[in-house]
Amino acid sequence: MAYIAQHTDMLRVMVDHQKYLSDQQHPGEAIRQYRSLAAVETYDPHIILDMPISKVELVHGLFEALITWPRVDLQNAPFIKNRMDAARTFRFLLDLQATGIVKLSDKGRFCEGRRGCFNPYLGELGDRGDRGYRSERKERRRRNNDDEDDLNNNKGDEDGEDGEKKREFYIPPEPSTDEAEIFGTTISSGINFSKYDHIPVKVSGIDPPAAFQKFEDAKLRDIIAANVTKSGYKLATPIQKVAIPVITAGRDLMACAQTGSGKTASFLLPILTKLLDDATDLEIGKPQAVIVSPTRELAIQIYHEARKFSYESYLKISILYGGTSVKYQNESIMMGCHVLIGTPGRLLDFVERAFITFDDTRFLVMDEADRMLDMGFSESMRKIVNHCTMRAEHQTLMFSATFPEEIQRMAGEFLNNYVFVTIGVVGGACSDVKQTIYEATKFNKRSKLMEMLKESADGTIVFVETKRGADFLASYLSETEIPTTSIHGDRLQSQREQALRDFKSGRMKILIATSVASRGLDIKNVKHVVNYDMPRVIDDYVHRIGRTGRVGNNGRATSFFDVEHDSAIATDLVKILEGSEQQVPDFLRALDRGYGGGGASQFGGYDVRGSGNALKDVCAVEEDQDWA
Ligand SMILES: Nc1ncnc2c1ncn2[C@@H]1O[C@H](COP(=O)(O)OP(=O)(O)OP(=O)(O)O)[C@@H](O)[C@H]1O
Repeated sequence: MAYIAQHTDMLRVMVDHQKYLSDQQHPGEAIRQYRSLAAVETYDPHIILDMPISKVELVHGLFEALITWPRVDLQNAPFIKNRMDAARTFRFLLDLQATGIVKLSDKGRFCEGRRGCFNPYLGELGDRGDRGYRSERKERRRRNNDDEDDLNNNKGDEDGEDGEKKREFYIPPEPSTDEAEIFGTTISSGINFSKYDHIPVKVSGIDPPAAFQKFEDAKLRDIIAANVTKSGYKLATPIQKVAIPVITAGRDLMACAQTGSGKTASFLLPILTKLLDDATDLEIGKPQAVIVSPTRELAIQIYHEARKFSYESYLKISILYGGTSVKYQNESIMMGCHVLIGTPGRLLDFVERAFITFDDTRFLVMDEADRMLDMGFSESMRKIVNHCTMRAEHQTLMFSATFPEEIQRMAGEFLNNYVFVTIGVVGGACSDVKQTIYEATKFNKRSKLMEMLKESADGTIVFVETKRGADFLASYLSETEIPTTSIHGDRLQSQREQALRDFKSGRMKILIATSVASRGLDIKNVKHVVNYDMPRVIDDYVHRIGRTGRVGNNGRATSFFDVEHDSAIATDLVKILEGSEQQVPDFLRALDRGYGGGGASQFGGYDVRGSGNALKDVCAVEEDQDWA
């Protein structure tokens, strides 16, 4: 890779300006200041000696190189010792390029190898100038507000154009190394587990690999299989039976299965097995599997699951998510990781800082894939999937309980000759959850909620629409002496994690939550989900009520339906209730316009690739189930 240095005088002038890399001042400003000081000619490296030694060496080496040689190959430059140096150097060169001092060669993409990580992606920002620099920082700040609550329609709650929030330098607690704790998170399967055998399973795509029936036939690595046993899994769930062989065979996958049916293990078990079976050298900053999730708490949960299933193997698992100290997370990334789990904002931030590249990424997983490809996240996902460092041969795996058809079509762009798997009705609610819908208004909701909580409050999640609403209801309930906590996007990350810990441990009986807690969270003993405010889209309803009634256990969900506000989802809700064998109240039936708004077709109940990809039963019991 060649970088062409010009105007060496200017470089000489800049070298003695220690502010250059002080992070306080943008290089463009430094350069502009020094343009007016044309008289300065002497290059004195000692002036920068009060900088940290690594920066001194870096700056020194870089300037020596640029001044001494007109064309510089930085790939093997001795002064670039690590990834951080390389990132700084590249950024520095881009800034110099923006001011016309150096020109980066067209071939100057990025270096392979231990030290190389010049991020070509940043190249697009080459001529951004100061304003660009500031807006990039803004963008980075925005990304740190990285998850569901920051992207959904909580607009009424946002403060400031940046969505600027209270900040903290949060260092999350170290994960437990105690075996009992590591394996203690699993929800024990419930009395309805055997009903899974009766759920129709359909698979489409060219030559889909055959499903297995017992974990012993899943070809899992011994150490992984031992961890499955320690987790208390005796029988595989339908999605596990079908998805594990697909992933093991090296195929891309789009999989849709109901909430709480074991999708996480469906992708973790084969990935971990393959990373052990076809082991390749681990390189710092080059994860071999990348798993993205829409919320920080879900990322944390997947991280713990991955640690559990890889327990006692040499595989390293790491996590990146917003609201935490970048320095801390970078230090843990610097130890290397086979599997990296993250929220897209923080992950992209690390990619753009060149701390992470996808050169070695063999698996890219999108959990809650329909959300990841929906508005708000889709742009980030495109950047990740199409990133210039992305390894050409990688498998893309998508999982969710809901998959609207238009998202399914978009998802197809990211997949290659994929297998499409559906378990049960795509987008359907889990029938183990008893759903009750009450007609309510904003004036009587609170008293109805209080009545219910007086009967039983233990293990209740109450979903509300806005962050402010969550704060308000949590304070109100706390005054009534029912131990209540809350989770939403305006709380500090430390508070969010504490809230979940308190709720999980039972110290707090009630969790008031916005949609940040609606997807994926797997919490033992959630007995009751209350939709204090109905969600605006039916998929959110399906995910919210899926926080209970998991893995064959019974659950209960109560929703307050305000005819004035919630009528738009009435038709979809009726479909969901009917599809999961629940009673439809008369007032709701009267609102149902019956045009099939939420039928299987909207929820992607067939393979959008059309002919040649018809869904085939693989182990269906009820063969005549209506799929159209
Ligand atoms: N084969 C199994 N046997 C017993 N328990 C299982 C099995 N597979 C998964 N589980 C447990 O079931 C619970 C739900 O699993 P998981 O969180 O993966 O569901 P999910 O399908 O991803 O749900 P969601 O759609 O809500 O994200 C977890 O506690 C998990 O440990």
